[in-house]
Parts: sequence; C-alpha cells; structure tokens
Amino acid sequence: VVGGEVARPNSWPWQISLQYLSGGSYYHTCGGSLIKTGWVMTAAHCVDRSMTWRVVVGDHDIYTNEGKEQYLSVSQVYVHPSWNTNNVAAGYDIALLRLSTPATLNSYVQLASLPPSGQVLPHNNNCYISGWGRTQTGGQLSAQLKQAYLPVVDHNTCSSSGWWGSTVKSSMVCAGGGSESGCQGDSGGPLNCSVNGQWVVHGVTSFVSSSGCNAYRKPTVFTRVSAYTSWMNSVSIYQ
Ligand SMILES: CC(C)[C@H](NC(=O)C(F)(F)F)C(=O)N[C@@H](C)C(=O)Nc1ccc(C(F)(F)F)cc1
Repeated sequence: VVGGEVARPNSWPWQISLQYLSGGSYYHTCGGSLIKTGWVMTAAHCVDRSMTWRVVVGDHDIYTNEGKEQYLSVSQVYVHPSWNTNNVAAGYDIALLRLSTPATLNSYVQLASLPPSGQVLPHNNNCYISGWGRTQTGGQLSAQLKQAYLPVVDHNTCSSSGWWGSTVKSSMVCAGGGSESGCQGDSGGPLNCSVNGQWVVHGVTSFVSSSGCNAYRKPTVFTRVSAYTSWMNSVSIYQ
C-alpha cells in the first residue's frame, strides 16, 4: 500500500497473509480474505506457481509473533477456469483456497461479508484497501498491515482514454487513482467498501500500472467479487 497509514491491529479481521515455503522459511507473497472458516478468497495470479502455501489469520506484523496468529495449511487451490496468467486484462483473477483445518473465529479473526451478485458500487463509494504490500513503487513490503482510502472510480471514468482504457473490464472495480494505491504484495487482498454502514469485500486486488503503483489516472484495479458469486458457490458447495 502506497500512502495511507498503518491499520489499527486486526481492524480488518478477514485479512489474511498468503505465504509460500522456501528454504525452510515462509514468506508473504499475497493478501486474501477469509470468507468461510475453511475457505480463503485471493487472486488467481497469486497461486500461478504451485508452492507449499500457508495462510496466516489474525496477523498484524508479519515478521513478529504477537500471539493472535493462526497458521493454517492449504489443502486445495481452485483457480477460476477462465484465468489466463498471460492476460490479466481479461479478468478472472480470482481463486479459492481450501484450508486443511478451519480457522477459529474470535475478535482478531472474522469472516468477510461478500456483496450480492451483480452489485456495482457508485463513483466515489467509500472504500479502503488493506495489505502488507510495498509501501512505494519498487520498495519493500510493510511489516505491519496498512490501509489507504481508495474511493471507487466508476467504470465509465476508469475505462476512458487517459485512464485504463479497454484494459479494464466491467468485471473489475477501479479505486483510487491519486497518490495512494495498492502495490506488489497487496495482490489478492480485499477492497473493503462501506455499504449501508457495513464493510463488504467488494474487490480482490489484481493489478496496478507497470509504470508505477500510484501512477496518475491509473487507479488500482480489483476483481469485482459480485461478478463471481456463482462460480464461488459452485466451488465451495461441491468440495
Ligand atoms: C498483475 C500483478 C503481477 C501485479 N499486481 C499487483 O501489483 C497488485 F498488487 F496490484 F495486485 C501488478 O500489477 N504488477 C505490475 C507491475 C504489472 O505488471 N501491471 C500490469 C498492468 C496491466 C497490464 C495489462 F495492461 F497488460 F493488462 C499488464 C501489467
């Protein structure tokens, strides 16, 4: 997250850290959202490589054990069938992770609320991105969970020339576009939007401009969760 501030610990209690095993240690690579005690929603591009994954819930500082964390292994990865790793602009950047053991819900660990199928938020809807991603273009990951206020940029504006143009599809949500943005390492994490006074995870962090995370008129682009409700239901019911 470029800009914004360190979040109050566990104030986004569905935020997870997706980590991969390398040389005997685990490393943060992406965010995600806990949507059922045994299921995590993340970005397909996060799980393109097959690795040994673990999901950490209840985390705040990814480099220190603060006693609230639960370390959960992943038993199965379900990538959207239409995802094409060479074409993030086509969309479908969404995946579900089945956990081998369910998370225990408590004041640090809660389920995300998901939007109703097809819901599209209005321009400037109040949303926050959260994540441990780079704090500057080309910078380092954040040790502590950060958040930034990223209001929705409607599709008309976001897909206009000078903005993202046809790279952005209606199955995506744009948010921000100023000096604050997501950045590498925030991938897969939530766009937390206030809808009727409740936080709803409306987006899955997907991409930013290749010329810089907080590039002018290149808002952070999210997979629109409400476009994938039926696919998500088809996965988690039958497994
Ligand atoms: C897509 C992920 C690899 C990566 N995602 C992120 O950094 C995320 F945190 F915003 F999710 C990203 O946007 N990386 C930048 C450096 C990038 O490659 N952006 C990019 C944007 C659009 C396109 C296009 F236009 F082809 F779709 C290609 C790449």
